[in-house]
Amino acid sequence: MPPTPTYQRSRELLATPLAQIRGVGPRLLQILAKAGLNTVEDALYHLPHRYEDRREIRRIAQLREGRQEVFVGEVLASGETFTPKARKRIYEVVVSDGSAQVSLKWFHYRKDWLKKRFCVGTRAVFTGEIKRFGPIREIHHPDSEILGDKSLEQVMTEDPMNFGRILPVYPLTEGLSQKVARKIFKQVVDEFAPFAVSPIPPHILKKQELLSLSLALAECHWPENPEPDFDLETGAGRARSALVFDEFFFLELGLALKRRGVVLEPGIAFDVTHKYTRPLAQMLPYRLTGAQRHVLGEIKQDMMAPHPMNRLVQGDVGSGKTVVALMAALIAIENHTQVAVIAPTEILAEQHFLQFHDWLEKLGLRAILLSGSLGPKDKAQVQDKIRAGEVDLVVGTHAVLQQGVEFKKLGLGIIDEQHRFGVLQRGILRRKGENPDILVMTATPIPRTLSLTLYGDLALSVIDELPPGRTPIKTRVLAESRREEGYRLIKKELEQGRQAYIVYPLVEESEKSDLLAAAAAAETLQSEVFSDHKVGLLHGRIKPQEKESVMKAFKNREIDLLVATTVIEVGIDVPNASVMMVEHAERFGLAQLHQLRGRVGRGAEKSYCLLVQSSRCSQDGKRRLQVMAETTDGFRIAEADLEIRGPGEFLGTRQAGLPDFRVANLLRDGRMLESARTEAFRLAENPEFLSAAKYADTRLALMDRWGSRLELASIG
Ligand SMILES: Nc1ncnc2c1ncn2[C@@H]1O[C@H](COP(=O)(O)OP(=O)(O)OP(=O)(O)O)[C@@H](O)[C@H]1O
Repeated sequence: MPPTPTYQRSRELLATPLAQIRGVGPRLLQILAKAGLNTVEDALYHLPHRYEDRREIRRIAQLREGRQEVFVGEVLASGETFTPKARKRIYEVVVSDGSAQVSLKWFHYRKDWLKKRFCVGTRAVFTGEIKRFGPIREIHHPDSEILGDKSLEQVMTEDPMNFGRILPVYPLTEGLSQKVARKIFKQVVDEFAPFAVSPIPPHILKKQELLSLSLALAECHWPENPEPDFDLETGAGRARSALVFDEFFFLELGLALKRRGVVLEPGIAFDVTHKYTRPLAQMLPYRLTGAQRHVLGEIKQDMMAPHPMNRLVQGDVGSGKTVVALMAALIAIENHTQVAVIAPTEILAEQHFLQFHDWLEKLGLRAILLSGSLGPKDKAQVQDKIRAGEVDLVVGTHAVLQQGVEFKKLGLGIIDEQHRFGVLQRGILRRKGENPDILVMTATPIPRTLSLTLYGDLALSVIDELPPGRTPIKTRVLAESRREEGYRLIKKELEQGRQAYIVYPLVEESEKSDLLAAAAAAETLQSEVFSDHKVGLLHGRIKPQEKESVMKAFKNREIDLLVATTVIEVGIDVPNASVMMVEHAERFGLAQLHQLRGRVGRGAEKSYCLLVQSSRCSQDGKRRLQVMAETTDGFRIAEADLEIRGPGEFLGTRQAGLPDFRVANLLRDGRMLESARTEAFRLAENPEFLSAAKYADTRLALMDRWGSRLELASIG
C-alpha cells in the first residue's frame, strides 16, 4: 500500500491524462474523450451503472423468471424472423446447455454483427433478465461473452477477473466493449484509487462512518466485499454512500458559506413602525391565517436584523403569499426605501401590479409597472421616476434587472420565482441596491431534496395552511369522447353565476397552430356551446392592453368563460371561478397542472377540475393525471412529478441552476443529503473553518468544486 498522499498531491495525480495509462492508445483515447473522459479522475468517477452477479452460473433449466441470470450455452440456431402480429423484424438465437433451451431476441440490431457473432456451435456466457411467454423462456438484448473452444472451467481459471464475482457494467460508449471497459477502468482504479484522498475533515468521516474515498471508489468499480443487500441495479451500498456524501457535502458547504457570506454582510436594519402595515391589516377583508402570521414574523425578524434577508417563502397555490409579500413591501416602504417585485411572465407581472397598486393607492403610496412592451419614451420616463425615488414599488419581469434601471434606494427585492429565475438573478437584483433584502416566493411546492440543493442558500419559510372555508377541488379525468359531460358541468356552474376556464396547451414548437386551436375553440364554444354566455380569449400573443382588459372583464364578471393558453398558469386570482377544464391535459407537467387547478377553489364555493385526456395519451401521461385526481396536496404532487419525470425535466435542468451530480441521485439519496447538509452547515458556522490550517484541504476542495460561483473572496 503506498503512503496516503496529501490532498494537494492527490489532485495532481488524479489529473493525470488518460493518455498516460498503459494500454490506452489513440483510438481508445478518442472513444473515452467522446464520453467526456480525459483524466484519471474522470475515469474514477465513471461508475458502473449496474452490476452483473457472476458468482453463480446457472443451468438453463434452472433459470429463474424475472431475475438477472448468468448461464453458458451453445448456439443451436441463429437468424432473422418476422413477427406478422407486431409487423417487425427480430433477430433470434436459440441456445442450449443440454439441460434446456432458451431463446435470445433482439429488436433493434445490426444484422451482420449478430450473424457473425452467433454462428451455430458458438459457445458463450450470456446474461440478462429471464422472461417467460407460455412455455418459452427468452431474454431480450442479452449481454454475451464468447468462450471460443475453451471450457467454462478453463475460462474461469484463466480469466478470474471476469468470473466468479460481481462484475461492473459500464454505461457503454460506442466502440468500447464491456470487456475492454472493465480492463481499462480496473487498471485505472488499481493504479490510482489508492491516491484518492477525501478532503472532508476526518472527524466528520468518522462520525458518519464513511468508507475512505479510495476504498469507496475501488469498491464501486469492483465490489470485493459486497454487503448481502448490495443492489445490483443501482450499486447502492456503503461504497456508493461514501461518494454520494462527498458530493452532497461540498455542495452544501458551498451553499452554507454563500448563505453565511450574505448574512454577514451589512444590510439595512428596518424598523417595523406599523405606519402602513396596520392600516392594511385593518382594510383586509379577512384575518391572516396562523401560517401567514408565522411566516410574516420570520420575515420581520430578518428585515429588522442588520444583515440582508435571503429568504424563500414556499406556499401551495392559493395559500395567500401575495398579502405576505405586500406586508414585507410595506415595511420596506415605511423605512423610506423602494421595493422591486419581479415576476416570471408579463401577464403575471401585470396581475401583481394590479393587486399591489390597488392596496398601495389606498395607502397613498405609488406603484408602477415596468412592462417589457413599453416604448422607448415611456420606458425612459418610468426609469426616471424609479431613479428619482418618485415611486415606492416597481413591478416587472426580468426587465427590472436590466441595465438602466436604477433605484434611488432599493430596500427589498421580491422575486416571484416559479423556478424560472436562478441564483444568478438574485445576485443581479442584490447589486441594484446596497445589499437589499431579498424575498423569493414560490408557489410550486418543491420536494425537499430539490429545495435543499437549489435554494440551499436561502432560509426557508413555509405557508402550510390554506385560508379557512375552502372546499377541496373535485378533480376528474375525462376521456375525449366524454368532453360534452364537461361542457354540461360548466354550463350548470355558469348558470349559477360562477365563472370557468378552459385551457389549451401551448408548446413552443407548435406555438402557431396551438394558438390557432385555442382561438378557433373560443369561437366555436361561443357560437355553438355557450351561446347564452360571454366567452373571452386570452393568450400570450394578445397585446398587453387587450390582455389587461380581458383580465379585468373576467374579474368583473363581464366574461363568464375564459378560453386561454397556459398564460393563466400562475397567479391569476378570480375567486368566483369554479371550473377549470384542461384540454390535452397529459401534455402538461404535474406541477403545471397543479398550478392551473389552483386557479379555481379560491373561494368558498365547491370547485371542479376536469382533465381531458386524449386517446393517444401515454402510460406516463395517464399516471400523471391519476395522481392529480387522487390528491390536491402540492407536496405529494411535486414528489410524484419528480419521480415520474426525474429532476432534470421537473425543473428544466440548467435553466434552474441544478447542479450536475456525478454519483448522487436526488430521488434515491435524500437521506444522505440531509446528513451531509447538517454536517456542512455546522462546519461553515465554525469560526475556524475559513482560516485554520487543518481545514486547508477542505477549503481547497471547496474551491475546486465551486470555482467562481462561490463569489467569496475571503477563502484560501
Ligand atoms: N387569510 C386569508 N383569509 C382568507 N382569504 C385569504 C387569506 N389570505 C389570502 N386570501 C385570499 O386567497 C386568495 C389567494 O391568495 P393569493 O393570491 O395571495 O395566493 P397565492 O399564495 O399567491 O397563490 P398562487 O400562487 O396560486 O397565486 C386571494 O383571493 C386572497 O385574497
